Order: sequence, then C-alpha cells, then structure tokens
Amino acid sequence: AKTRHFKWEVSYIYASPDCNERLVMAINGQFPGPTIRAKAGDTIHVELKNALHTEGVVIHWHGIRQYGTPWADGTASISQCAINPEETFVYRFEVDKAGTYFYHGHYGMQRAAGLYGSLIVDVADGEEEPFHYDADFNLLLSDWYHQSIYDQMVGLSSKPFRWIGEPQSLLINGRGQYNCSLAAHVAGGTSACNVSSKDCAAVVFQVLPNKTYRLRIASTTSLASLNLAIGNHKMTVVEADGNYVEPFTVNDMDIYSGESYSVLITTNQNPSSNYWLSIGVRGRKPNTQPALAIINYRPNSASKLPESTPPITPVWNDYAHSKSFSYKILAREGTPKPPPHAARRIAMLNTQNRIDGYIKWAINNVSLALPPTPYLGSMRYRLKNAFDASKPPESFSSDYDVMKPPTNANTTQSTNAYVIQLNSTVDIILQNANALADNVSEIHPWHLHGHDFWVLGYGDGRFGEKDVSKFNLKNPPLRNSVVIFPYGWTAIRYVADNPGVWAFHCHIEPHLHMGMGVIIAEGVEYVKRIPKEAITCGMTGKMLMNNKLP
Ligand SMILES: O=C1O[C@H]([C@@H](O)CO)C(O)=C1O
Repeated sequence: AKTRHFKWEVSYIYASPDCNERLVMAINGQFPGPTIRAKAGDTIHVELKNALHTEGVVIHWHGIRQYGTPWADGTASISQCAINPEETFVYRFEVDKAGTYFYHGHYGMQRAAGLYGSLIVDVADGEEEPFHYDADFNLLLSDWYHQSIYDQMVGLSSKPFRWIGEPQSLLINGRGQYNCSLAAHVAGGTSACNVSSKDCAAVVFQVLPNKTYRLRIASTTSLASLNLAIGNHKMTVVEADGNYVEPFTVNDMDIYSGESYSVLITTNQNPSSNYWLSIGVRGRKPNTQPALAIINYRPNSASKLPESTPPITPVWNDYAHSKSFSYKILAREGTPKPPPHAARRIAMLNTQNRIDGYIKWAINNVSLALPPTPYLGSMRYRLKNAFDASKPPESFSSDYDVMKPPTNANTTQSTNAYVIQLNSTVDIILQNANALADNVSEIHPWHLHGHDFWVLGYGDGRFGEKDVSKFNLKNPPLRNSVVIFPYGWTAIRYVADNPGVWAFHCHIEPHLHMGMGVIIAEGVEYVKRIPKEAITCGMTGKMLMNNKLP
C-alpha cells in the first residue's frame, strides 16, 4: 500500500459551468476538484490550504469510514474546527475498501458552491473486481444555482423564509446547459444551446464498439434527485456506495444526493451512431433542463450529435418507479451480514417545522444546531457546557399522524447528540411525514458518516411493530446513504464500531442547513490523541492554550 500525497488550495474562481459566469469554489483552480485515484489499503494525505479570502473551509471524504481517524472526517463543528484562511490542515486517512466515492465541502453550504470532486478506490494489487470491464468513466453529478450560496443561506434563515427554488442547471462533471438543450435538433420545443465556452460544452465519453464499460456515478447535488439513462443501452448495476450489489439490469436509474453507483454498459449498438446520456430531475416538480452527455462510439466524430432523441426522464412523481429501483438493490453474495438483533431501536420522525416563524426541519421535534466547539474534542476531553447535554428523543408520539401537517409545528433547536454504546448494534427507523403544506411529503436522502449500514427495508405510511418481521436479514445491501420516500419509512441497522462523533443527516444541502440531521457519538473515550490543529477553536482551543491537555 502507498501513501498518496496531494497539495490542494481552495479558492473561488470565475467559471461558467452552464455558460453563465459565476464564482465557483475550486481546488487548485479546477472545478470540479481533482480526482483522487487510489488502491484499497492506501493512505491519502491531503495538505489542504484555505486560500479563500474571508471564510473557513473543511472537506468531507464521503463514504470513507475513517476508522481510527475520526478527526479527518471533515465536518465543521463535529470532527474539527473550520480551517481559517491562509491556514493548512492535513487530512490523512486510509481508504480501506474499493469503490466509487467523492469528497465535498461540509461547512455551511459550501458543497453547493462547487466544492467537490471524485475519489475512486481500485481493488488492492493482486485482487480482482467480481465483474469484468474494459475501462471505466467517472460521472460526478451535481446541480447548479446562479444565486450565490450566501444569498441562499440568508434566504433560508430569513423571516419570511425565502426558498431557493429549483436549480438553474444540472451538471455532469461540472458541465451543464442552462435553459436550452444540446438535443434541440431532434427534441423540438427547446432552444439550442450556444455552447460558446469549453466550460459548458457537452461532456463526451469515448467508447469502442463491443466493449464493456464501468460508469462510476456519484451524486453531490444540493437539492435534486436524479434519473440517469442512456439511449439504446441497458445498465447493469454492480456497486452502490462502495459495496458490491447483486447485479441487476435496468433502462434507467434513480440516484439521490450522497449516493454512488457503478453500472456496466456494453457498447453493442449500431456503431455508426453516437448516443445521449441524460440526467433529469425526480421527486420535485422539475424546473430544470436535463443535462446531456455524449457516448461517442469511435471512430465517429465526437461532434456528431446523436440522431435519436435523448431518453425521457420518468414523470417526477412516479414514486412507484423510484421504489422499484431501490427495492432491487440487494447485497452481493459475500457481503457481511447484519447481526440478527439490535440492542437499541431509535425512531426518527422527519418533519418540517417552525421556530418563531423561521422554517426548519426537525428530527423528533429537534432541529439540529451546531456548537462552536467541535464535538469530537469537547466529548473526548469531557468539557462541560460545550453543547446541550440532554438526550435526544428515542422516538416520537404514538398518535402522530404522518399523513397530515404537524398539528403543532413549533420545534426546538438543540446541539444534543445520541450517545451509542461502542460495538452495539442499532436500528434506526427513518420515518417520513407530511411537510408544513397539505399533501406534501418530500424525498430525503440520508447519509451516515463513519459507517456503512444495512438497509433492512422500506414501507409506506407509519412504521409499526409488525414491520419488524419483514426486515431483510438475508441479503440487505450495505450502504452509507439511503432514501426515505414521501410518507414512508426506511429501516437501517449498523454496528457502532468506530470511536468518534459522526453526522447522520439529510444530504439535501438546504435541508441540512435548516437542521435536518442528528449527531451520533460512540466510544469517544477510546479516540486516540486528536491532532491539535483539528480542535484549536472554541473551548478546546482555550483548553489547549491553558496547556491543560489531559
Ligand atoms: O425545505 C423546503 O422548503 C420548501 C417548501 O417546503 C417551503 O417553501 C421546499 O420545497 C423544501 O424542500
């Protein structure tokens, strides 16, 4: 195994991801940031310099469990202090499992400003993937707003509330089209794109006929749930979130923010043509053009536009279609199985609420607020009053009607955390509900830091004790992200085997900003000495200054 060294600088640059120039957060002047490619067992060493003028920054390595390095998880106020301008922080961690990952900002809404990139882990030398392919491609999917993230954040925390609305464009590897279509010549009804800048030209994937390609697809969208399809080609899903799944073949797939997949495609179509790859919006009434990329069968010219129309995204609220995809995802044989029983079950009700007229999201009526001192340090060194020491609720009222808006929408904000017994097995039931408006319940993709979990099942309506007997303990997929469908529930199980403090939250950037997440802590007393640079702020900063490191 190798140690791979990177020297990165985060700064804003001018770029035109969808042919409209804006400030974009970049790494070493690149947007999206550089792709990290490593082998399982390698150590990644990133010296991250904050070259922003007046704000802090952190980077989260999404899907990497950070065994033994919880301070490298890159979550501001949770695992570390935000890195100040001109300062450098070293992220050093092992990538222990092959798979398709990515990294992104985890401070304020910096992810939505463009702070993201791919992290691909190949199998270790001498190991083989359990499927064959000739070459692979990365597709990092995102959505893009023309409004700055400051404008967005202020709007979300203003009274009256100003919702950010739907994104202006969808991006594939940082490139998209705003209010126009690359396929206007065949699609009709849309205006043709004037792709004047290379920043926003069509992304081209060059292939040879009769080969098999692995598409590594990850979504780091701020808001949008996506559907991806390729004209004339079927896709065989083989990986989800860095875990192998039992292969299954589909014409199109949904992908939610925070998820990653690998699919295999075979280039067995008429080789004299090129084909569209399309991503469009699911789960919210779309007001954003699909993004298109070109599968370019060599030796055709890449600029030869496909003659067929791009695949059409399923209707946004066809949830049956989305569910049928999610339900097909099962563990590949050989995947570790869940323990047969859980020691604790936490039910988490997801609701939209109000505090003094400000709109929030809450879990069991607690809307997450982050403390000035990162939990990892304040818990490790047992500092008093660094955060709310109360216990967050284990469940919610038995008469809560998830099909109706909350009868009492008033919520409370708290920095409290779930403390989990080290090495215990925990079930979490994520329960969706009606939002503030009548007849509205939205998709929320939840992401757990520091662990993979098993997805034991999904259901419609309110979860009940009878549903426990339907849990899939035979071949539940291992993942780090999972969706809850409108008015439905999702059950997960995980083993709390990673000493540290971890976020578990909705991966929709504005929803997290509005409090949609919880903090879980386990075995913090076993965390080895935390690098001082990670905790030199707030109360841990004072502790270090007083030379009181226990
Ligand atoms: O958090 C959200 O707020 C709006 C809406 O519910 C209130 O304007 C919306 O669509 C969200 O997802």
